[in-house]
Amino acid sequence: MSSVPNPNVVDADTLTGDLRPLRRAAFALGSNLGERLDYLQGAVDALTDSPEIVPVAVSPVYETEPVGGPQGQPMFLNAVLVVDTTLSARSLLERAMATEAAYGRTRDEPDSSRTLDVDVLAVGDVTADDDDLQVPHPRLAERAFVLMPWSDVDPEFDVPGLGRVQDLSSALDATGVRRTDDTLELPS
Ligand SMILES: Nc1ncnc2c1ncn2[C@@H]1O[C@H](COP(=O)(O)OP(=O)(O)OP(=O)(O)O)[C@@H](O)[C@H]1O
Ligand SMILES: Nc1nc2c(c(=O)[nH]1)N=C(CO)CN2
Repeated sequence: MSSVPNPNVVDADTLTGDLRPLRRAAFALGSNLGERLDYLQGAVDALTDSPEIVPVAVSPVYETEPVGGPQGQPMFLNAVLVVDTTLSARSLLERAMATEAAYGRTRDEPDSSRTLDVDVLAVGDVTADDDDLQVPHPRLAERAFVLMPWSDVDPEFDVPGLGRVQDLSSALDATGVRRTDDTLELPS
């Protein structure tokens, strides 16, 4: 008998009993307005409140200087949530956007302050290049505020077309990205 775990699990989204692959995925979480840590924890809770999303790890919380956007923005808190999931990249994007909406995300101009930003970083070996969905996230390789927390919890993840998270992270300048003592909890 094989000791390799079955990589397919029954999809709980439909009642067809279809088998769908279980993929490793990651979300980037960011907040620079209001109760930043509470918003990040709320995002972890909302995103993992689903039978199709199995929490694997949540990174330490980093305090980071804003990259881009208007001058004088407040500092961000950033973290990365790693999950295993049977959901498609598009379904994960829908969950990400619903989670942002639940926290009253406000945004006046591109890259300006926001209560909560949730991006889909990668979904296993899936690639997508649609107008409203690009996976892996097209700017992840230039973002230390994403790669440093991601590397803390899933350094070996192989980002399609880019390589290991740890290697991507160590190629970047870490200026303005500081690990804090704040922690986020995964559901038990
Ligand atoms: N992988 C992805 N994760 C999240 N949003 C995505 C992704 N790919 C495409 N999008 C699209 O990006 C749009 C705008 O995203 P958003 O307003 O969060 O950008 P931003 O957070 O300001 O900047 P950035 O995309 O650089 O992080 C969303 O409406 C969504 O359709
Ligand atoms: N430090 C930091 N800078 C940013 C962030 C972010 O989450 N953290 N998100 C952005 C757009 O998503 C643009 N700039």
